[in-house]
Amino acid sequence: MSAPAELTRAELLERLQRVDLPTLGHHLEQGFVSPAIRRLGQPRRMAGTAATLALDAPDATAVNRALVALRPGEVLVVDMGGDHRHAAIGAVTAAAARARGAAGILVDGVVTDVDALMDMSSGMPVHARATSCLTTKRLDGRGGRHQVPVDIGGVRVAPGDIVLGDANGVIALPPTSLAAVVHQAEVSDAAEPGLIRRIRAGEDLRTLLHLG
Ligand SMILES: O=C([O-])CC(=O)C(=O)O
Ligand SMILES: [Mg+2]
Repeated sequence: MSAPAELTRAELLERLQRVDLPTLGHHLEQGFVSPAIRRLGQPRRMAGTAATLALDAPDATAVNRALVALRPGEVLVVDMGGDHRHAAIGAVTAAAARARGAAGILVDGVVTDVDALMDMSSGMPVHARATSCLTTKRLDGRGGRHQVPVDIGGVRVAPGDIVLGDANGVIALPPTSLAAVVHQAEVSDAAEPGLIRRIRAGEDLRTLLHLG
């Protein structure tokens, strides 16, 4: 097993793809995005590198610029600046993110076209607060700041942070914080099925649950 310092980002992401996200919750206290932000898109794991957008206005042009700048493996992270009424992400923007090879989309706000977002053949892993029919509009493109630190569900997310999401929630942290615990998480994941088997088999709970 590689020591954290030897891990490349690609190796770390590959290992994090296989670790249960709640297992990371056994080993970390930081980076957990508010549970108000739920998985609303494709039911598969999101794991990638944050490309951030802080929207100061409901400006679809600024979103489109961020979309065309996306690189493969990135998660588009959109801070709506407290606007929980206008959806900046929907079927068209998710298709554009997919065309850029994005790993997912994380929005502190609402999204639209939710059926299309969930579609396994065309959608994306998308995490957001809720859905709305009201969308952003093509304004002058000056309504957004690209690749700046943003606040997402109480977590500060910087460009280049790793963003992970599944049905349980979203975690966003610098690679070093995740590299420090990935091995422990793998060990926990490997041990858990055996523990559950022993609980089901009726072994003494006080022993299995470390109560002496
Ligand atoms: O236009 C928007 O703001 C969102 C949308 O409907 C789409 O991406 O399809
Ligand atoms: Mg749409």
